[in-house]
Amino acid sequence: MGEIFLNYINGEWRESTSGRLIDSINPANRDIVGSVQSSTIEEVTEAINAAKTAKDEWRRLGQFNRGQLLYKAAEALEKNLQDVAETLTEEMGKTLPEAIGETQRGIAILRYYASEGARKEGDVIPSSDKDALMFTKRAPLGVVGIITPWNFPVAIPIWKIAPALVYGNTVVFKPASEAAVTAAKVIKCFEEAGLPKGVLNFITGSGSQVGDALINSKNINGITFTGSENTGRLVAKAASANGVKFQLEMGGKNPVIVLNDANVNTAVNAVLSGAFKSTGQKCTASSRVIVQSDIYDQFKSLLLQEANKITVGDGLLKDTWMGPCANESQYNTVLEYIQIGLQEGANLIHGGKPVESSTNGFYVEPTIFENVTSNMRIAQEEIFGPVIALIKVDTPEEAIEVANDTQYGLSASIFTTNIGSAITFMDEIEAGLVRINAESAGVELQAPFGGMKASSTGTREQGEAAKEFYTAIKTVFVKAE
Ligand SMILES: NC(=O)C1=CN([C@@H]2O[C@H](COP(=O)(O)OP(=O)(O)OC[C@H]3O[C@@H](n4cnc5c(N)ncnc54)[C@H](OP(=O)(O)O)[C@@H]3O)[C@@H](O)[C@H]2O)C=CC1
Ligand SMILES: O=C(O)CCC(=O)C(=O)O
Repeated sequence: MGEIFLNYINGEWRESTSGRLIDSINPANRDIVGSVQSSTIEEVTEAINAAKTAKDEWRRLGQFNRGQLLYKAAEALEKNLQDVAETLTEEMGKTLPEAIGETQRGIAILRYYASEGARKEGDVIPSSDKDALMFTKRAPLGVVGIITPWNFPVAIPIWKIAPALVYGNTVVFKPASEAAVTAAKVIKCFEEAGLPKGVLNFITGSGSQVGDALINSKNINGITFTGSENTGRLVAKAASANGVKFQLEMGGKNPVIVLNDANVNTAVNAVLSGAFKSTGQKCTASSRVIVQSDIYDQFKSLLLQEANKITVGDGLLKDTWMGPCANESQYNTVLEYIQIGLQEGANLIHGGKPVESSTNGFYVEPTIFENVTSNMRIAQEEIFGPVIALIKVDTPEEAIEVANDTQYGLSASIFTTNIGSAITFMDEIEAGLVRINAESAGVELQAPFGGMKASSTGTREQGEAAKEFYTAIKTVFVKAE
C-alpha cells in the first residue's frame, strides 16, 4: 500500500472521520500510487469555515505581500519538481518529459501571479466633477471553491489557486480523485511557503459527495471548475441557485484544417502532437482533421508513416512517446468510441486496438479514422483519447463550415501559407483559441485561456484575464469635503 495523503484544513493535515480511502491507481501497471481520503460532508463544511475565517486577514495582508508568498511556493515546487513530476506520470500516465514540462509550467504560473502582487489593483478614471477623485479598486470575492480534473493535476490547480490567492481570496480545493496524490504534493509546496492557516484548504473525496457539497455551499463566494460538461452543468445550476459567481472550462472537439497550400510536414507533426500527446486527454487536443482534397493523399500518407513510429508504453520509460489512458473508465470509453466509429461506417486506417502489456496497462493504439462525416458521433462527441477523424473537404469555406459544426468552441488550428485564408479563419472560426500553423493544444500562461459555445462560460483563465473572475470592482468616488 502506498502513502496516505490527508486533508489540509485550517493549516493542518487532518484525518477524515470516514475511515475510507480512495486508492490512486497507476494506469501503466495498476499498482497503487498512494491513497487519499473519502471525506465527509461535515469536513467540507470545516474546510469552508476555515477559509471563511481566514479571508479578512488574508485580504488585509495586501496584494504585494500575498505575491511574495507565491514566490515561496514556486521555490518549494521547484525543489520538489522531480518527485511531483514522477508522481504525476505514475498517477495519470502522461510521459515523464510531459509531466516535467507541466510541473515547470506550474512553477512559472506561480511566479507570474507572484509578480502580479506588485501590479496595479485598479485604475484612476476622470470624473465629471473636477474636484473629485474617481478610481476603481479590485476586491477579492471571498471564499473560492476550486474543482479540477485529472488530466493536468499540477497546472490546472495552480492556474486557479495562484490567481485566487494573489487577488486576496481564500480557497477550498477539491482535486480529481484520479490525480489527488499529485495534487496533495502540490499543496505541500504551498504549506512550505508558509501560507497563513485557513487560506488554502484541500479536501479529497468523490465528486458526487465532496464536490457536490462544495458546489452547493451557500458559504462560498465563487467557484471555478474544469472537467466534463455534465458536471459543469451541475456546478452552474448550484452556483446560480446560490448567487455564487462561477466559471466553467469544459470539453472540446478541436478541429485542425489543412488547406492545399499548407506545409504538409508542419501540419502532420502538429496533428500528431496535438492529437496524441498526453494520450489525447487534453481539452485542447486535436480530434477532427479537416483536409482539403488536393493535398489529402499526401497528408494522409505522411500522417500514417509518422503515426507508425509512435511508441506506446509506461510514461516513465525513456522510449515511450505516448502513455496509457489515465484510468480504466477512460480506456473503456476510448475503445467504445472506436467501435462506434466502425459502426458508423468510418474507415479505420491506423490503430484501433488495445496494446497488450505484461503489466495490464490501459494502453490503446493511436487511432486514425477516415471517411468521417461531420454528423458522426466520433466527429461530434469528446472522446478524450488518442483518436482522430479525417474529414475530406473541397474548399476552405467548407472546411470552416465543418470546423464550426460542433457544440464546442475551445481551440482550432489552420495550416495554410495563404495569409488571406489565415485571416478569414481567424474571423470566421468559433473558438476561444485560434491557432495558425500551430497545433490546437498549447497554452501560454500569460495569455487568456478559454472557449466559446459549450466549451466554457465565456470567462477566461490565466494571464491578466484571471483577475476578472477572481475579483469584484469597487468604483470609488472621493471629494475633499
Ligand atoms: N475539459 C477538460 O479538461 C476535461 C474534460 N473531461 C471530460 O470529462 C469526461 C469524464 O471525466 P471525469 O473525470 O469523469 O470528469 P468530471 O467532470 O466528472 O470530473 C471533474 C472534476 O469534477 C468532480 N466532480 C464529479 N462529479 C461532481 C459533482 N457531482 N459535483 C461536483 N464535482 C464533481 C470530479 O471529482 P472526482 O474525480 O472525485 O469524480 C473532478 O474533480 C472525460 O472523458 C472528458 O471527456 C475530463 C477531464 C478534463
Ligand atoms: O493544453 C493545455 O495545456 C491545457 C488544456 C486543458 O486545460 C485541459 O485539457 O483541461
